[in-house]
Amino acid sequence: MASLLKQPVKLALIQLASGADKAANLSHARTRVLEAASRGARIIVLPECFNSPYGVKYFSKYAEQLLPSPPSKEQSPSFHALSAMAKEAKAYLVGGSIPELDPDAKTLYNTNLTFSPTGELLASHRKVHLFDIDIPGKISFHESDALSPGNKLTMVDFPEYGKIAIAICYDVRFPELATIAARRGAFLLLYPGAFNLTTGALHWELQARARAMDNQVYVGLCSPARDMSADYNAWGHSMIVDPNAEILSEAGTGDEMVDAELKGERIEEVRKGIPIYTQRRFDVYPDVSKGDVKTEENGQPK
Ligand SMILES: O=C(O)CCC(=O)C(=O)O
Repeated sequence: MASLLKQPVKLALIQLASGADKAANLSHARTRVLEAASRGARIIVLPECFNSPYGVKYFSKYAEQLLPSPPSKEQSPSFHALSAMAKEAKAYLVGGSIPELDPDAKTLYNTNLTFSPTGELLASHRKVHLFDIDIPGKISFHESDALSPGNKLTMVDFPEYGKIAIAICYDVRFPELATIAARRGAFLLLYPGAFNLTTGALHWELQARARAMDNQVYVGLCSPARDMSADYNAWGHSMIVDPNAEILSEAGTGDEMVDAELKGERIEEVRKGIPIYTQRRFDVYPDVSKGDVKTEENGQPK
């Protein structure tokens, strides 16, 4: 069987410290992306809402128009900055997320843009599951007060490596997305995310390792750096987990970067040792990856 990951690749997650100044955030992101590339990373990831503070009241203020694609520089400075960064770094860039304004639908989304090493847009993912929670005395957050959800699973084929899947933060709590993507051939699941001090302590590592263990693939969760003076305190601890659910690299809480070499043989070795891939009982329960799953691969319906 052909390997899901055709050749080893270095993945870097940039745990970016961002503030209120969008231009400064974009410039800082560029510095860190080029640094990751100079350390050999060929897939580079930024965090959720990497160019703005994270919070319901900030989405409309920082939102950019992404459609029609490509947008103009006035409509989306972040689109053009990310495209240029990918090209300069000669790396695949999974550009965290930015708030997107869709003027036709009169709504906002939390949207990832992923670029090729030549700066072409390969895919965009609108966060499918909005972060609406209430934990009394701890945290109350209602993304749906400002945002609409996306409606598809997003995969991208990097020809020299293989397929990855991209989803955003709260999406990680819905294992179906991960399982469908893995069964459709993804070697890596990437989640730009911004858990907080309550749910980060409880579930961040657990979610990363569970998605890796369930699917025997690599997983990367990329957080912003923690800023205790911000309204929302991100958990940090960006991490890369291997197909056996072992943490390969984990950040602390600051403006940091983690990286790791991913290898196809590791996926095969883990799947050979614990062969759940061939032991599933689709005569007992359905295969969620089959049937009517709204999926896009490199921007095209699949
Ligand atoms: O799932 C969580 O606990 C946090 C999710 C989150 O912060 C987000 O979706 O932005």
